[in-house]
Amino acid sequence: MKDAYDVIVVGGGPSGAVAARFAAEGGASVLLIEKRQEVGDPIRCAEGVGTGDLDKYLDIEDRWIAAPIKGATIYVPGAAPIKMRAKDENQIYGYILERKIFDRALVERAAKAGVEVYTKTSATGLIMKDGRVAGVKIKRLGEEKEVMANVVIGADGVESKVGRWGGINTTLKPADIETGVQYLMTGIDIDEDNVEFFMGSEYAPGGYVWIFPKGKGRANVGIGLLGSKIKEGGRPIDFLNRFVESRFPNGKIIEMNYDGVPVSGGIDKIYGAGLMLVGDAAQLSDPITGGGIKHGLWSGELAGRNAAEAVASGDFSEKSMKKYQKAWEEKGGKIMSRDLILKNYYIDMSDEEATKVAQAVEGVDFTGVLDVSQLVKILAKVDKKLLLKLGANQLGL
Ligand SMILES: Cc1cc2nc3c(=O)[nH]c(=O)nc-3n(C[C@H](O)[C@H](O)[C@H](O)COP(=O)(O)OP(=O)(O)OC[C@H]3O[C@@H](n4cnc5c(N)ncnc54)[C@H](O)[C@@H]3O)c2cc1C
Repeated sequence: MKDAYDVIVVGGGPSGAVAARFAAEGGASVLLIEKRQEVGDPIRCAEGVGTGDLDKYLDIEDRWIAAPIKGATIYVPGAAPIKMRAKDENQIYGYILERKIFDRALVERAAKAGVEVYTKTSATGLIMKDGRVAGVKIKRLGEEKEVMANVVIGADGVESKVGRWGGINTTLKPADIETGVQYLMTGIDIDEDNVEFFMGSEYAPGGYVWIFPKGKGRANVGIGLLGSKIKEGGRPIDFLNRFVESRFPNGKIIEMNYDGVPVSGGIDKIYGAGLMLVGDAAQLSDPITGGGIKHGLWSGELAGRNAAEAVASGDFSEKSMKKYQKAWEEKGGKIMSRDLILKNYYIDMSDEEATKVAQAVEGVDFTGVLDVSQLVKILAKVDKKLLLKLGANQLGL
């Protein structure tokens, strides 16, 4: 490890790997540090991602795809299931990943672009100089070292400290953090190319239970509950155990993981002089789905590109870093604000209201409806309160 780089990225998850790669491809010297021994392990994720522009970040390879997804079913008690399916039976619109391999492939891609990667290496603080971030205090195999950089990118996930060290308020309220608990199960009978969601207070008050197939009778079966809802009826794991016992009495649990997902809709300011935050560290996961992989890739790319531009121009001021936040808002801002409204609407919804909405769309053909935008447009037609909350603009009407 050298004593100085143009850019240091803290955290080797998807956001950090992509940020490092784009900074290096833009001509910067880049160090990526990851505190864990191996990137991507243990996983803390249901591993679902839309196909969209994924191929911009990695060549699509079987090795990191556990299952291609062609449909989704939403269950609301008291109503017929909402079944979404592509028009063309061959159309794949999402993947359940093998994140242990996917995350590693993203880091391999960054290394190929010239990034120096160190695992088992933690950031323990930031070095400040002349009112701006100027490097990272690093601990590696018991040894401490100060490494200088003109730009630091905090990609240290939901547990992020980099933002706080840099003077950014990253506090999360209980209503802004979802606790996710998940089992990898085997020996279960499921649709191998269809994801399932279960709503309602019996399953998950203010949240949902998911079944994400991983091929060969395996699936991620998990629950996400808001911190502010946890007192109602027990811990997330109690809800999950009840679900698993009734749905998969003969299934076997072979792995368990849990973590928090920020659903605040994003921190107000995700930069400082010489500093940018990406992915979960900036709380950019989607407030309604909890999905953070895609937003991590997008924000990582934008921050990496901005870091390379700052290095080329020699401008590491707040104004220069702010360009990243502007670019993020253009890319993901509209989705984030719509989905924050949806989250707040959903958590206040009673079971009776949810059932009424689901009953009102019974008979609607959901073929070809493949994402939140399309689904919400249909729901807002029967749920005037939702339409009012979102407004025609948010719905793209
Ligand atoms: C139960 C659960 C299910 C989920 N399901 C989905 C899903 O299906 N689809 C989806 O899109 N998203 C899902 N998410 C969210 C998704 O996992 C995250 O949004 C995504 O991993 C964010 O990527 P990231 O790179 O920002 O952070 P992370 O993947 O968390 O990576 C951060 C990295 O930083 C490292 N790090 C932390 N501190 C330091 C330090 N001081 N020094 C060095 N390294 C450090 C960590 O070890 C970690 O490797 C789920 C989350 C949970 C908890």
